[in-house]
Order: sequence, then C-alpha cells, then structure tokens
Amino acid sequence: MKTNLFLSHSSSSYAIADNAYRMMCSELNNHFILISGESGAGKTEASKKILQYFAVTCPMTQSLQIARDRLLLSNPVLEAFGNARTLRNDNSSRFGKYMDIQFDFQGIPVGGHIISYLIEKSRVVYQNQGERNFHIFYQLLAGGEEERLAFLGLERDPQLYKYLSQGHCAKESSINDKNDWKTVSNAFSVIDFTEADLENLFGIIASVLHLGNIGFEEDDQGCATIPDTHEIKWIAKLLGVHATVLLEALTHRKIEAKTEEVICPLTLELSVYARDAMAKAVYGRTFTWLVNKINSSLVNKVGQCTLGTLLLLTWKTVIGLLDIYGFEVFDKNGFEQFCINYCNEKLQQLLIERTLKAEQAEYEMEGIEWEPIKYFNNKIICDLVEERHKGIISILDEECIRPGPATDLSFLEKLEEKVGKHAHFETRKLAGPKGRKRIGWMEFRLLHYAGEVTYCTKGFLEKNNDLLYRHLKEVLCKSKNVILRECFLRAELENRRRPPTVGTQFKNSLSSLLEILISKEPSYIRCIKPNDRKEPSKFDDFLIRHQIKYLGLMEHLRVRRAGFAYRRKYEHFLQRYKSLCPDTWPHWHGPPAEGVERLINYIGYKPEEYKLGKTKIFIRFPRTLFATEDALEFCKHQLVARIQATYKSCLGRREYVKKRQAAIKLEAHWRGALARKAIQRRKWAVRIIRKFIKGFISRNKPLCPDNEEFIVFVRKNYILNLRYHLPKTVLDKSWLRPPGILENASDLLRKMCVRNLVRQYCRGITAERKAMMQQKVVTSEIFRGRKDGYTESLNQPFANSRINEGDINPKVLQLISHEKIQYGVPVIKYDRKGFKARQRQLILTQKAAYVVELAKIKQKIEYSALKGVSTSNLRDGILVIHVSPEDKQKGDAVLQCGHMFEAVTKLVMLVKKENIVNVVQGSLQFFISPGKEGTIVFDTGPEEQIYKNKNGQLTVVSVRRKS
Ligand SMILES: Nc1ncnc2c1ncn2[C@@H]1O[C@H](COP(=O)(O)OP(=O)(O)OP(=O)(O)O)[C@@H](O)[C@H]1O
Repeated sequence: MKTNLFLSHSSSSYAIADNAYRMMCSELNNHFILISGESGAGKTEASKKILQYFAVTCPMTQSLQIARDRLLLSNPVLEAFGNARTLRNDNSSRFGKYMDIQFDFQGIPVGGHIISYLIEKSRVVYQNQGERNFHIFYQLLAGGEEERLAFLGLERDPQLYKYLSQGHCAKESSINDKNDWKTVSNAFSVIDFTEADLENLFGIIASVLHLGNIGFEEDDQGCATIPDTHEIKWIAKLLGVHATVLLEALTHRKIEAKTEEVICPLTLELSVYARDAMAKAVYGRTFTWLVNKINSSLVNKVGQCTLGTLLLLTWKTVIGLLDIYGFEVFDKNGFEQFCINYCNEKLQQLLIERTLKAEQAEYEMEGIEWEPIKYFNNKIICDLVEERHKGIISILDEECIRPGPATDLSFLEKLEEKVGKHAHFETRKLAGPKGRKRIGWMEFRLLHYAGEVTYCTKGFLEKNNDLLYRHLKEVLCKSKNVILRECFLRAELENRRRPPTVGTQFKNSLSSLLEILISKEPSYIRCIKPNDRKEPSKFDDFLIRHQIKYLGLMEHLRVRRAGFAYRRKYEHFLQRYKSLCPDTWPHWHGPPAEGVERLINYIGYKPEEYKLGKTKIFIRFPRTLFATEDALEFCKHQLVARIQATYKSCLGRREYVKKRQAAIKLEAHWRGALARKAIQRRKWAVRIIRKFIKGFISRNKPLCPDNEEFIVFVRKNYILNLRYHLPKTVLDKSWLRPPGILENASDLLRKMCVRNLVRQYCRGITAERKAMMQQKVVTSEIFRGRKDGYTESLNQPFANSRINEGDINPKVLQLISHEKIQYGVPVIKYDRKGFKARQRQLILTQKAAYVVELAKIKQKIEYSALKGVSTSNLRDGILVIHVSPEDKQKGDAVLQCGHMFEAVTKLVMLVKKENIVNVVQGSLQFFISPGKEGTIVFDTGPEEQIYKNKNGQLTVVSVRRKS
C-alpha cells in the first residue's frame, strides 16, 4: 500500500492524479483519490482539476473524445442541480459524488460512472438567510429563453418564487447564472439529452417553483384550502396530472383502514408539509434520474470486435474520485449537517484506518523497528452515530417507527437516555453549567474529530422519515411526464413495507462506498480552507492550525517521515523488478525474500534506504524507488527490443514458411502443368509420328486420310529444301533428290529451273558469244569423240580476231582473202611447185612461224570448189582442204593449224557444209595437183614431227596425251 497525501493546490492535484494514473497503468490496479476538507476548502475544484488533467494528458483516440467530453461536461450539469450557495461556499456541493473514471488497457479514458449520495433535499423548500436554492432554478430564470419560460409559466425574477427567495440572496454578484446556464445547456447537448428530455426536466424544475408558490388558507373547519389554483394548473400541465386530483392530494390525505380507504382533509400545516414533501421528493428523485441519465451516456460502448479484442476492450481499470460535502458547522445545524458530518467522520476513519493505523500495524507485524505514534482515532464517534441499536441513527429510526406520539423532543430524550454517557455527546441537560448556556433545549452536541457541532433536533424525525403522502405518490405515479413516471414507479405503491429511513439509507450507502474505496489503492488530497470569508490570499492562522490538527496531518506527517515511502510484498516486488538482476531474470526459483535481497544487492541499495520485513520490503525514500523505476524503464527498452526482435524473427519465420509453402505449392502446380504439357506434347508427338509412319507406309498409295498429311509434309519439306539447293548455273547439274512421290514434279521443276537458268543465261550472253557457241556446237558435232585434243579445246574460246562470221560472206569465199587470219602456228604452204623444196625447209624450220593469209588459200581454192576437209584423229594440227576436181589445177591445200577445231569449224560454217569434214585414222589421200595424189600418214610418237618418209609420204607424228 502506498499512500499519497497532498494538501490542496492545483499542481499537487495534478501530481497526485498523475501518480495515481501511472501506478494504475503500471500495476494495472484500481485507485481512488479521496478529497477531503471543510466545506469551501476546494474539494470540488480539486476534483475538476484532476478531471481536466486526465482529459489533457491521457492518450486519446478520436472516437473516445466524446466519452472524455461527456465526463468533463457531466460536472457543470451535476453542479447546477446539486450545488448551491451556502454561507461557507458559493458553490457548495449539496450531494456526495463518487465518480469512477474507467481506463482501457492502453490507459485511455473510455467511460465513467457516478454514484451520488444524499442530496440535501430540504434546500429545495428552505434556505437559511444568505443561502440559495440549487443553482439550476436561478440559472433557468436568468438564462432560459423567453419561449421556454413562457412555456413553463415562469417569470425571470427569482424573488417571485418563495422557494428561491427565503435566503434573501437570489441575486448574487459572485455568481453569473446567465453564463452558467449557457454552460449547462451546452453540456446537455453533449450528454445525449434530447429536447423531450429537457422539456420534461425543466417542466419538473418549473413545477417545483410553482409548488412553492401555492398558498393555503384555513377554512372554518380548520382544513386547508387553496384559494388560487393558478399554480396548480401550471403544475398539472407541466407534470401531466389532473389539476383537481393534484389539488385534492395537496389538501387531503388518504388513510387506509383494513378494507376501506378514508380521505380526510389536511390541516394547513400538514398541507404545507405535503407540498414541501412533494417538492423535495420530486426534486430528489429527478436528481437521481439525472445521475442515471448521465451514467448511461458515460457507459463505455464496446463495438463489434473479436473475442481477444473484446477481452482487451472490456479490461478496465478505474480511478475513483470522491468529492463529497465537507465538514459543516453553521449557526443552526440540522439533520443534513448531521449526515454530512457523519460522512466526514467515516472518511476520516477510512483515512486513519488505511494510513496511521494500518501503516503502524504493518510495521509491527512485519517486525520492523518502530516507535508508535499516537493519534486520535475517531472510531468512537463513528460508533456513536452508527452502532446498531445503540447509535444515534438507530435511536432516530426507532423513534420514527415507534407507535405513539414521537417528536423531535422525545428523540432527544431517548438520546440522553441511551448515549448520554458518551464522551463525545452532550445536551443542555447533560452539560455542566458552562456548557449549558451554549446548548439549546432542543439541541445536542457532538464532539466531532473536527470540532464541536451543535445540532438542533427540530425536523430530525420528519427528515429521517422523508414521508410523502400516499395520495401524492399516486398522483405522481400517474404523471404523463416521462421522467416522473420513471422516478415514481407503481410498484412502490404496491409495496406495503416501510422504506428504510433516510439515515439508514445514508449509513448503508456510506458503508458500500467504503467497501468500494477499500478495494482500491488510495491517494488523498486534504484541502485546507484559508479563511472563512471566501477571500483570496488571506490565511487565517488559527483556522488553518485548527484544520491541520483535526485532520491529523501532524500525526500523519510523523508516520510518513519515520516510516517508509513504499512497501511491497516480496513476490510482487520481485515480479516487477526481477529483470534488473541477471540472477532473478527471467525466473527466480528460490524463496522470494532471498530473490529480493539478491536483487537489491545487485542494484546497489544502501542499508539505510530499505528494510526487509517478514513478507515485504520497505523502501524509505521515494527517490530510491524512482531510481529503481527509472532502471526498470531503461531495462524495459532492452527487453522490449529483445521481445521485438524475437517477435519479428517469429513473424519473419512465419512469413518465410508461408512463402515457402506457397512456393512449393506453386512449384508443384507449375511442375504439374509442365508435366501435363509434356504429356500432351508427347501424345501429340506420338500421334504425329504414328501418322508419319502410316503416311510413310502408305506414301505410294493414292491420296487418302492415312497419307495425306505425310505427303503434304514431304512435299512442303522437299519444296522448302529445294529452294536452298537449286542449281546456280546452267552447267550445274546437281539436283536435290526427290522422294518417290515427287519424282514427276521434281522433273518438271528441274526442267523449269533449267529452262529458267538457260533463259537467264541466254539473256546474259552476247551476240558474239552466241555465235561462238554455235560454232562450238558445230565443232562438237564434227569432232566430239573423233579427234584427240577436242576435249581440251572446249575451254579455248574462239577468237573473233581470228575469223569473224560477220566479216565473212559465206557465199563469197573471196572475202576471206581480205581477212588476215593469224593462226599463230606454222603453216605448210603446199603447192605443186614448191612442195619438195619447202617440205625439206619445213622439216628444218618446223618451229618457225608463218603467217598465211587466207587470201592465199583463196588463191588456191574457191568457195564453190571446196569439197571437203580432212584431218586426222590425232593431236596434230594438219588440215587438208579438198578442192573440187574441176579445179584440179590448183590441188588440195595442206595446212598445219594451231587452232585446228576453230579453223575447221569456221571454214565449214562459211561454206555451210558441216558434213564435209572427214576425220581419218592412219592416213589420208589428197591431190597434190590434178591427177596427182599424195598421202599423209599420221602417227604418234614421243615428239611432234613432220617429215617425208621413204615412200615419199608426208608423215605427221604427234604426241599422244591422255585426255
Ligand atoms: N485551488 C483553488 N484556487 C482558487 N480558488 C479556489 C481553489 N479551490 C477552491 N477555490 C475557491 O473556493 C471555492 C470553494 O471551493 P469548492 O467548491 O471546491 O469547495 P468544496 O470543498 O468543494 O466545498 P463543499 O464541501 O461545500 O462542496 C471555489 O468556488 C473557489 O472560489
């Protein structure tokens, strides 16, 4: 347990709120802040500061801003309805308020709940001199819109209303009702109040004012009557009840006998009582409704979420804020002051129990050396008030229910009789001569922890009973005003049991409040009132000393100074700080006390900084704890980094595994797809191959489905191949071998190709070349296969310079004579005359070159006389031109010619007699001159020779070469 205690001051309120908040967040437990002090000491202000602090400093989400605003704005509404000006405080809380601020797991304020305690209802109908009714009445009149006031039948002047003017201070300069009205109106709009709600609510407020203005008169029989029903009509309208019924209920009382009901008129006094009771009941219950309504708007609404987030969202810690009426001492103190001061006694008791007493007891229990500090325990006063059967409340209750005439005086006598001997109780009768003067006959005095208070018993019984005549209750139950219908339930009428008295109710609600508080970690704000005159910056020493004394602050301070700032069970301490020591982190398996010892040794606590008890560690100075907290905070970062790293690696691994599985799946699918594709391809290939085989087998059959494709393929393939293998020249005889079925087509193509090539070739050859080729063809026809050297001659082109067809007139051989033909080889000029001599010369000079002009041939032979040309089959260049027998005088010409094939060809072509060439073997005959024949013998030998043999024959030897 750690107790925070501050004297009221804004910054200390912030500090304590902050401390409670941090503790709540770190230890995830509930806290409460008890604000105590006299009336006007500043409790309400401190509680507002705390709320503001939470509103400003706590983390906030957009969606939760509304909750925060409602939490903040619930204050002005409750203050308007529950606060009033008293002699001690212009804004005195006339009800007790306990507010739970709920925080979610992130420390965000998400909602709240308010419990109200005993509102001072009597103020509705009566105020002391210098005091006012609840603020809302004045605010409504000062700030309410004209239409609203007209609708409610109200005038602006509060003096016109009896319930507002008894204190003679309806208008107070320190209070700005008009502005406050604006604040309250704005707050209503934020806290979910509909226009209908406000209409009903202000209908009730207005009807209370109207009630107060009802005047009664006494008739002849002493019964009360209401001469002016103006107010009644307004009340009936505003509350939705029958005016006559209401009127009757205010002036009559229903008495229930065993079987019948009797209605009897009320006296004037009782009618006034009934009216005031109605006003108090209506206001009191409306206030409770208001608190409930605010609570419903503060409820944290959990939206749709998963179970995990639901658990997190519903996980709440709370900080309770208790702002309750302070200790009050007036000149005249009634039942209300009695309850208020009893409440303050209880709170002081709680404080004593949880700080002074508990703390000292704890030291003792834990075996910590301790010098006991004396303090005043006010339990004795609490017992005097609340003890069962013996306490003042029990005695009061007894008087209330007792048959027979019970009065306030009889109650006082009972008190004297039963608690007269109590040290804290006094009456005029019991007091000594000195005290007698200060206590009235109807009064009793209690010696409270905060001082003496004299209570006047007048009205105690009535207020404790808080009786509302059944007749009036019935009227209110039937009200058309929705709020009233919720406040006055019919079930109440049917319940014949007597409701608990106000005193007992208050006692019970206080004990349940204490139960709430005991379950939470406390923090205290003790408010000290500086002066009684509501003046700023004035400090009344006496008054302050008095407060410090009765609040027990000195004792408290002494205990705090001598004691320890912080204590914690070993387990909890170890659990929280174990991460600071390697020996205790992450687990300590030994006894917790040893673990704590090891831990603090490691951290380096000095001996004066701590004490070890039986079950707890006690830390003397806050700074030690703060240093430990700082170390923890630092350590947390490291731990967080480690946790984060582990978590991230876990995430990474998970991601990797996911990706891997996805990749495997993808791979499997892809492989499957590939395999399927391969199968398809294989099937397709098989089909194609099978078709091919079939096609191949039946390739020679007529075109049929079996071979159709094959043939098309073969054709296509052949054609496509063929284009790369076409012959390039006319002489190129190569040709791509066709498949059997394409032989015909191939032949055709080949022919076409050859024709095409030939055409191209032909187009490309010149006229000269053409002529030469024609000559070559003739040469071929004459000599191919008949004479040696022919094959070699194929490559030797004919030369135009040697003989030119264009230059030769085939018909006139004479033309040749003009042409000089150089054969470039020795020519044997053979004539009759010179043969012999020349022959010899020829032999000698066979290598010499002679140029023979064809003209000379012409001289020898005429065209028409040309009868034949002879040559041997050997490689020699001997040529014999046979002339016509008619021209025998000239004889045949024997010539040797290097370009034999050309000369012969051209010659026969000149004479157009290709068939006159005679290729002989062995020898040939020729005419040397007419009638005289010569023979030329052809032979082969190792070297070329021409000579005349013994027989006189011309012998021509040529070299035989392999062709
Ligand atoms: N911290 C403060 N600073 C300045 N003025 C303050 C402070 N606290 C209180 N007051 C003044 O004192 C008045 C009374 O304060 P407050 O209403 O909080 O007293 P209280 O203890 O709640 O009284 P009660 O018990 O009657 O409700 C305030 O209206 C304000 O004028």
